[in-house]
Amino acid sequence: MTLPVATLLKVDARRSGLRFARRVYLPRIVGMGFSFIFVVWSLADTPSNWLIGLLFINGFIWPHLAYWSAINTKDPMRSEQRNLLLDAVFGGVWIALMGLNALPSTLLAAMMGMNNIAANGTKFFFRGLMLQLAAIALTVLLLQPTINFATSPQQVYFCLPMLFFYPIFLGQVIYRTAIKLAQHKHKLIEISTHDGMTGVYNRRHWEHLLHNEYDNCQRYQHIATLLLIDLDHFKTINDTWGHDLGDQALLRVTEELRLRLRTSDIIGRFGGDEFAVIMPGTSSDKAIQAISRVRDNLHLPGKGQAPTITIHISVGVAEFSPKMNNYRDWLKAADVALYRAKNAGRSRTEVAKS
Ligand SMILES: Nc1nc2c(ncn2[C@@H]2O[C@H](COP(=O)(O)OP(=O)(O)OP(=O)(O)O)[C@@H](O)[C@H]2O)c(=O)[nH]1
Repeated sequence: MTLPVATLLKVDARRSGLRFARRVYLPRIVGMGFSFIFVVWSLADTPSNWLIGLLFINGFIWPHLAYWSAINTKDPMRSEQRNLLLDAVFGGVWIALMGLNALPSTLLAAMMGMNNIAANGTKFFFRGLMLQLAAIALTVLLLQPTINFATSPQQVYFCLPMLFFYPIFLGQVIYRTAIKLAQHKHKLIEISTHDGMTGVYNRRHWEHLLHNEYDNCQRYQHIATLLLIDLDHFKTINDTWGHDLGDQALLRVTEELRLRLRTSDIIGRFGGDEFAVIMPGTSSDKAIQAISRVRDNLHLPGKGQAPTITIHISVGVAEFSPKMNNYRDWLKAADVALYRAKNAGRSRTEVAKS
């Protein structure tokens, strides 16, 4: 069953939201845990037991609660963004209750700012900052903690674990994300330049490589030969033995091309049952010899009811000529030669007339 595009997009949005929640989870556990240590020692007034309890909940239980609530909603991304803004509000309350103590307050605001900017960019960072400032102002107004900017040496020591470990930890998270992004980029390049089924270059990228080869040949007077290869009566293979066997035949041709040609030869799938090869530094005579080696080995072993099948191919060959105006002329020459091979009875190689 194929899902409608809208449903697929929703599934995908939820997945990326879940990934986001997972990415934020560990930094929150680490950040909140370290924050507990220095906030508890920096509170401006002697804290009551319930205040310590609240700090404990914020430090050690809230990260799990936030994650759990995010992954159990329809839109984890939005839910996690809400949680990050709540972090900023909680941070504002603790900053006020520390009497705006310079070092721990800056440290707490920096940690939350770092998380917000890393997760959602500058605009989100400012939203968090505004909420944090509002929470500070409201707490100062309502609870009137003793304001004391000075940080004692003891409070400095309790800030040190956070100061040292948190940036290193966050650096590692960012490094891992960068590696993942690089892997995704590599995958995307692979997908956009290769044919999904056979793994050889797709037409668009192959033509781009042909263009490069044409320029090289023109500039440096190199020789190169272009081959267009088309399977004969491929429709009959599909119609008689099914598409699966047709696919096997295409894979077999790819395998032979890879096995018998040089690694410097550039193989592409041009369309359904048509392949193309650029052979740099190769004359048309040598190219014909190479393709006849491929032709001699194009057998598809029998499977189930299907007997061993010999795959026949028609080939158009065109050697580069400086008279060609652009790479399309080169392609056209090979295409005309292929057309002649088909018309002359198939299973043969024709060379473009120069
Ligand atoms: N199994 C399979 N078949 C494909 C694929 N792509 C295209 N085809 C089929 O390839 C066949 C190509 O048919 P035609 O262009 O008529 O070529 P042909 O039957 O080889 O005939 P000639 O080239 O004239 O010898 C069509 O039946 C397409 O459906 C594919 O990826 N897998």
